[in-house]
Order: sequence, then structure tokens, then C-alpha cells
Amino acid sequence: MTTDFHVFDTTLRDGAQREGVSYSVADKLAVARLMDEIGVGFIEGGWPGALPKDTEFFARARTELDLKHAQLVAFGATRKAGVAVEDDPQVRALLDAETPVVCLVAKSDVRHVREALRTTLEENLAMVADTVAFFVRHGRRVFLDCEHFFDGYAADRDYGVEVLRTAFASGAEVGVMCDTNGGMLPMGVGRVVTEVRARVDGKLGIHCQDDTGCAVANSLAAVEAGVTHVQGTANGYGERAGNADTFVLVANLVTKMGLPVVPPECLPELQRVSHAIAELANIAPDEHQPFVGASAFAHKAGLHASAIKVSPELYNHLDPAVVGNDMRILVTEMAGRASVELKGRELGVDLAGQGDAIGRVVDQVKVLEADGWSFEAADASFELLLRAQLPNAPSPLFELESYKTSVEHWGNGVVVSEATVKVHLDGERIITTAEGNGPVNALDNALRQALVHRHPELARVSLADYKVRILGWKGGTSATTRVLITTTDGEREWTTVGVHDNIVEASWHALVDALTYAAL
Ligand SMILES: CC(=O)SCCNC(=O)CCNC(=O)[C@H](O)C(C)(C)COP(=O)(O)OP(=O)(O)OC[C@H]1O[C@@H](n2cnc3c(N)ncnc32)[C@H](O)[C@@H]1OP(=O)(O)O
Ligand SMILES: CC(=O)C(=O)O
Repeated sequence: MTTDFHVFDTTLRDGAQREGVSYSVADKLAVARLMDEIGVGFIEGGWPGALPKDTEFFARARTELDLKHAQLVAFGATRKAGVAVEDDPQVRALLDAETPVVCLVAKSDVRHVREALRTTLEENLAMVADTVAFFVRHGRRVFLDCEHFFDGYAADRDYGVEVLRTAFASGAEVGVMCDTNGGMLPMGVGRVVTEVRARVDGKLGIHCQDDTGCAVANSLAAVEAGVTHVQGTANGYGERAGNADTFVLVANLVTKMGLPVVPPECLPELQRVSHAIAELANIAPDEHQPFVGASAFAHKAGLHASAIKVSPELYNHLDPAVVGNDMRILVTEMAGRASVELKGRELGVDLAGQGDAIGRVVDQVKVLEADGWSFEAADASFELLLRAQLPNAPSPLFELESYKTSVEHWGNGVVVSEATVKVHLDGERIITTAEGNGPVNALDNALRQALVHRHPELARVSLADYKVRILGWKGGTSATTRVLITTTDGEREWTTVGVHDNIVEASWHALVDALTYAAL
């Protein structure tokens, strides 16, 4: 591992500035543990003294966090203008957090000094010098975030550099150039970093917001130009459009730039940690996130699959396992024979010598998808369709005579659904009736009751998710409905699909597939 290169994660400070995110202290402790598992060097935990939750986080961290790789960092501002550093309560609160590292934010743009701080350029430099020296005297490692560094540099090439020199002269270990408004592009970042490096003697860092969609690219351009400290946040969460994504940064630094910035055993944890933090933040994971998204290595096009069949490297920029991800083949209207073959392999279905059956499946999927079916999220329905074309195809679970559902709205506001199913099973006619909180739930209960004597495994199965999509091409209430049902047996989940003009019939198709798959 490159010990002189810092990966600095600010999920718990800048990441918490994302609209809609609010971590509890317990969540913050959990996020810190998770980020430690991917081997980052520094975890910025928040701003003690500004947010009571952050003050509590640092107090609890002392006894509850046992970080293996990272050092904990407390964030705060330089002393206030015209106030002695010892007398500034924010500075005191930062010291009381008792972290080995503090990261101070300082103004480095003359406009901000004059208009936002309403002080002089000299006083701002004194604020930097006093505050850095104060923490160094108290035995802390000090990093300095130079806010608005790039915008400031465009207006005045000397002042930001002066702030960095002042910080280094006062004992700061890292001077971080921040693209606070996120308006930079990689070419500009690379140029400015190269120029600044030639003018200051000290370790430089980069902190990029994502307002141009270039935060990761800007950070990598800065690394290319010589910075050795990079800041990011989990999944790119952060103020406005967010920050550079720590997972994408780490993956690129290690696998593309050859910089071993985290221990090798940590890289395969990226996907798991990314998803776990999305859960804690209560944000659905971005399926298309580079490296760690569920779709990052999912292949839909038939031509891609045909080359992947020869060698997965032909259409993957990286072995997905390196970052803990998996390759998936999607079988849709865009599939060819190779897609079906690879999907069969993924599902554990032996397709050796089944060329004709594979051809029939490709044709069938294309026709069904043109009618609104969609198999890419419904692997279980696809597997049933595939097996139905093979020798020893499983026989249907039952023969349907009829089903009926009703919804009753009683005068007291209670709504009750009931369903009756009539099926033939091994020569026996079975009629069952059940209630449910909706017609589909009632149908599910009635069908399960009818089948469970012959298939006791169905007793353990329950509905985990039910999604309806109206396919608009017919319009209004006569539109085609696509239903996706996810079912679980407590250990595994599988998804099935049904399509029909009638929502109950669409649900019935998905339901029958779900139970058939369970019985298989
Ligand atoms: C670029 C970034 O993302 S930096 C991180 C930003 N994060 C946050 O702001 C989240 C936490 N912030 C807070 O809880 C509050 O804003 C606090 C506690 C920090 C300050 O609250 P208040 O005292 O009510 O002040 P307010 O937020 O209105 O203004 C900020 C003050 O800090 C001053 N200030 C801003 N940057 C700096 C700096 N780098 N050094 C010193 N003082 C600064 C401003 O001049 C202003 O001073 P004033 O009160 O004398 O006008
Ligand atoms: C420090 C910081 O978060 C910024 O300048 O964007």
C-alpha cells in the first residue's frame, strides 16, 4: 500500500450535506466502521461544536470505534475574524473532539474573504496561521481545506497560494485545493495543480464537488498532476450534485492508475460497503454506478454476449470480482443465442446440444417482449420459459379450471377481498376460497391452500415485493399492465413477470410462475 497517499473520506461531513440525508449517531458510527473496511486512511466524522450529533459522535467514537485502517478526523473552521484562537468556542469544541487529525476549512478566494467573512486578506492569513499553529501545539495533525481555491485562483493567482504557504509554514501537513462550487473541468484542474505545485512546498490535496459531473475526473486529473491526498464521499453523496465518489475514486486509483491506495484485501469490499451505506442513508443504490452498481457489469446486447462467450474480457473493462461485483447477462428482446447460452450457465441450466431449443427461446422472448413482457428483472420466469423448451421440461404445477376474485367495500369503510380457485391436481379437483387484503393477496392465499398438501414447501414461501407498471401504448384504463412479483422462502428471492390488459390476470401469471418456481 502507498502509505504517503491519502484517501480521505468525508461521507460523514460533506456527504451528510446531501439533501434528504440525516444520519443518527448510531448510523454515523456504522458508516465509519464500513468505510474503515475499504481501507481508507482518513474518515472525517463531522463538525463538533456546530452539530450536537457530531459532538456526540466524536465522544462515542472514543469508546465505540476501533478503526483498523483509518484515522478519525474532526472538521471545523479557522478562528473567527478578530477573535483570539484560544477564545473561539468552535476551535475549543474541535480540540475537545480529541481526534488525532483536524481538518480546518479556510477561505482562499479574495472575494470570499472580503464579502463573506467581511475581513481583510491579512486577517484571514492570520486566522489560518493562528488556528493551524494552535492545533499543532496541541499535538494534532492538521489538514487545511482551501475553500473556493480554483475560483479564487482564476481571480487572483497569488492569494490562494499565499494561504497554502501560510498553512504549511504554521505546521499544516496537507493543503487541500477545493473546487467548492464544482464548476471545474479536468483540463483546468490539471493545469492549476501543476502551476501551484511549482510554487509551494508541501503535500497537496484535492476536494471536488460534482456540479459539472466531473468530480471523479477532476480528482484523477489532480492526482495525475501530483496531488497525493484525495477527498471523496461514499456513493458521491454531498452538497448539491454531490462529491467525488470514494468507491469510484479508489477503484480507479488502484486498477487504472496503479496506485495501491488501499490494502489489496479491501478492494473486493467496495460493492458491499457501497450498498450498506446506501441502506443507512436510506437512498436506493444507484444501479448504474460505475464499478459497484448492480448494472455495472450487466450485459444486454446480443452481440456483447456473443463475444463474452469467447472471453468475458472482450466486453468488461475489469474483472467485476476485483471490486466485489458480478457479471450478469440480461435476456431481453436484444438477446441472441449467446445471451441465452450464457444466461443458462448463470442459472445452472445445462444447454449442451440444445441449439434448436435455444433458438426457440430467443424467438419467444422477442415476441413476448414486443407484447410488453420483460424478462431482464424476472429471472425465474425466464428460467421456466427456458426449461419448458428442454427435454424433461417440468410439467405444470396444476391445471386451472377457473379462478374468481372479488373486492367488497363495506359501509363501515372496511375493504375485504376474497378469491376462489378451482384446480385439477393429479386427477383430483380441488376448490379453495381465501380472503386477503387485496384481490392478488386473496388469490395467492387460495392457490397456496389448494397446492400446499402436494407441495408442502409452498408453506414457507411469501410475497416480498409487488410492482405494477402500466404500459402506455393503449392508454387509459385499458392499457396493458406488467406485474413483477418477488417471492422469498426466507433464504432466496426470485422474481416473476405477468402481462395482461387485466391487472388481476397479469398478477395471476406472475403468481403461478412464482409458485411453480418454488416447487421446482
Ligand atoms: C464548503 C463547505 O461545505 S464547509 C462546511 C459547511 N458546513 C456547514 O455549514 C454545516 C454546519 N454549519 C453550522 O452548523 C453553522 O453554520 C455554524 C455553527 C458553523 C455557524 O453558525 P452561525 O454561528 O449561526 O453562523 P452562520 O452559519 O450564519 O455564518 C457562518 C459564520 O462563520 C464565518 N465563517 C465562514 N467561513 C469561515 C472560516 N473559514 N473561518 C472562520 N469563520 C468562517 C462566517 O463569516 C460567519 O460569521 P458571522 O457569524 O460572524 O457572520
Ligand atoms: C471544504 C468543502 O467541503 C468544500 O470546499 O467544498
